[in-house]
Amino acid sequence: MYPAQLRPARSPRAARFALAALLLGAVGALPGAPLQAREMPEAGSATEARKPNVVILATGGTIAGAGADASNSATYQAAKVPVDKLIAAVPAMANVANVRGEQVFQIASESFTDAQLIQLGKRVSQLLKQDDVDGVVITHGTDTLEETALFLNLVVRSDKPIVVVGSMRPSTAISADGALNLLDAVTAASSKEAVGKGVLVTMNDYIQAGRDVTKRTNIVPSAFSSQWGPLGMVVEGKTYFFRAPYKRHNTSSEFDIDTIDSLPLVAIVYGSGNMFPGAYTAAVDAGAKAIVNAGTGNGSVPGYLVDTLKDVRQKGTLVIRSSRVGDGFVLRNAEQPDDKYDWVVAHDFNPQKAKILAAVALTKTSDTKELQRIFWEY
Ligand SMILES: NC(=O)CC[C@H](N)C(=O)O
Repeated sequence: MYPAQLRPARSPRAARFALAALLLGAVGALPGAPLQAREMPEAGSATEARKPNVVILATGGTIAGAGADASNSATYQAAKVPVDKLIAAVPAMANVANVRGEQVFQIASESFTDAQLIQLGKRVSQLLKQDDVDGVVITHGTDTLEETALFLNLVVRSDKPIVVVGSMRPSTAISADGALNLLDAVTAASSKEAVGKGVLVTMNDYIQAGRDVTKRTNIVPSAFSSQWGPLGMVVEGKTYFFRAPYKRHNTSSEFDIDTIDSLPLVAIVYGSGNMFPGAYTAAVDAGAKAIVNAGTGNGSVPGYLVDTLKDVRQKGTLVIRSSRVGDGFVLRNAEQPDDKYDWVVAHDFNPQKAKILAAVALTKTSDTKELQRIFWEY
């Protein structure tokens, strides 16, 4: 996509390659020097614009789904089409990158467990350490795509592009969205503007921040959005960025997938009217190290359950106040005295994202001050 001399040097080998390209360019500019090195690069010469190498890690979902009929946009089987067929179906990807695929698993994303998250994270990290990999695309079911995107944003220590992508319609449906979403993902993963921008999600022409994006409707191609807005768009094989993420991620993260082999259990309890204590105590009995309270409004807790949650915390399980509302953010000591009860608030993370951040953070600390700092900073 971009000439070697414009690419950021990422490794000693890449640096030597870039230096050689610069020197060749300089020699070519000298009077009397052969023009060929500058103006007519031969195949394989150092001055030839090199297409980035992008690896597609396929995990399943609707983007790999197949239905019986073109009218089946909602009734179909997810996780059916293998990665080689996904790649073969979008030949335009070859114009932007050298693409190869790996089938990591073939499942619907609601069936992801921590085991899949960790396996995927380790593979992404391993690939991005290679000099011959410039970016990674992960094809994924959309149900828990936002959890995986945040997880990778927190734990993969690389500034190379990582793009998570899915589709809302199976490949067999009229107006299927998977092919364009995948082309956009490979385009973003090939783009030097995407370097250092954290994990990205390309759905419905937009480039979203993996930290922020969430599935907001369950049936249309415009399912993914974020209260803080998209970072940009992909149009006709080019990325257009308008903003960059502010929060800590990837190379500025204190977490590292290479040292994470398991995650503690974190439960979510959904807030509503007429609740019962057992929803919380069952999570503790199951071994949950933290409970994310997907509370009503500002993450509120019913008066008749405050003692239950105080007790949960006193016995050692963390209480993290989040909100079922989705947008906005939860403030400390608003609605409930978090300082007094030693509870944590989830800031702007929705409950499912708070669950991921809590699990990752708990691999390092169970100190509530530290956990609160982590919720502010990431
Ligand atoms: N649109 C989708 O990808 C949903 C399919 C399935 N439930 C999954 O998340 O994998």
